[in-house]
Amino acid sequence: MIEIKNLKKSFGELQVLSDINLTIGKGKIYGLVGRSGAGKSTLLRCINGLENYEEGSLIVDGIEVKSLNNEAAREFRREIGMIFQQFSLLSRMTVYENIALPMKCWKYSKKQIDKKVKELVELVGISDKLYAKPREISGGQKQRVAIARALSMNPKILLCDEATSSLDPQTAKSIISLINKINNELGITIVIVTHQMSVLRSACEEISILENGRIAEAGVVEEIFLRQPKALRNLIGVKDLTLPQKGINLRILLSKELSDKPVITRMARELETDFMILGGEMENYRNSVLGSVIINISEENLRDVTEYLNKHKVTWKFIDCTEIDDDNRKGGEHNIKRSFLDNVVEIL
Ligand SMILES: Nc1ncnc2c1ncn2[C@@H]1O[C@H](COP(=O)(O)OP(=O)(O)OP(=O)(O)O)[C@@H](O)[C@H]1O
Repeated sequence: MIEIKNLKKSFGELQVLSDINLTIGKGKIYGLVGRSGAGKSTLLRCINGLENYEEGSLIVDGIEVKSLNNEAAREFRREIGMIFQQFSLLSRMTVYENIALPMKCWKYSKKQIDKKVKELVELVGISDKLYAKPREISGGQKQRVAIARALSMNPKILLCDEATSSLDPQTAKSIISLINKINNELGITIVIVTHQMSVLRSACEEISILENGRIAEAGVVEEIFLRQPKALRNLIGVKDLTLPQKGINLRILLSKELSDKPVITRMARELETDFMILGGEMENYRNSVLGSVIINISEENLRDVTEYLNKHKVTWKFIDCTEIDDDNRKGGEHNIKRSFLDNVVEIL
């Protein structure tokens, strides 16, 4: 378990992390996302003791990381594997030698090393590349070697810093599958820093969105992507939706329970009404497929539609209210629209 409380970190005058609070449960896959410079890598490096922090507490399996002396920190880091965007393999060494390196440093016997390396290449799917040099294998295979090396000391935690960012989407997907497999089979806690939303969705159970060194939003990944809070919208940008000016636009969220049910057409049939379907998207998550559909309904249908959705426990939102920044809601036009909608919500 990783428990971070009120953590603060500066580089000289520059405060890079402020009041970071988060808990990562044992055996979980946790995502850290944010713009460049938000502090993600620094936070990762605080977790494995490569960076110090001035204030707050960072406890990994009961150990306060900053309390460790050099020798204890070295022992501590043995239990934390790390992989990077650029793989960091030694080009003159073979795949075997790269994976064996940490064990050699810790003076494991040749027999122990040989057994472990062969187990690991099997696990990561590169048994046929054991004696190849890094220049002779693909980017995806290099990352597999790096993962095997990171697992060689049987770590409790694996930290992944943009591990799939330099790979093509298909290869990235296969590395994420491998990370999921490692998590399932070995029960290792995994922390992923990424800017790829697909990685967050397909690998992580919970995420934190960092903005300027602070956690702007944190929670279960499906919930955050469905709710699309401001911090997520800031990150991925608001889609340029061209919506009808007439009628009311609603976003209907298709949760795990609803994603394979014909919610929209059934509602139209049961209410004996028509409405426009303006768009929709479904996304694959670690354990589910979730999505949303945007519909346009007439004002007179609003009560029936929203009552129907509420009765069937379907989450919905007025798009006009949710997809503009709070700061921009002050405009006159929005006020008129909003007070109309607020009244409607009150009636409901
Ligand atoms: N060793 C250092 N000395 C001084 N400033 C640093 C150091 N490392 C990072 N920083 C600064 O800390 C801030 C956060 O950097 P960090 O690398 O943690 O961000 P990040 O979110 O991981 O960014 P990216 O996605 O671009 O890797 C940046 O402003 C960076 O310039």
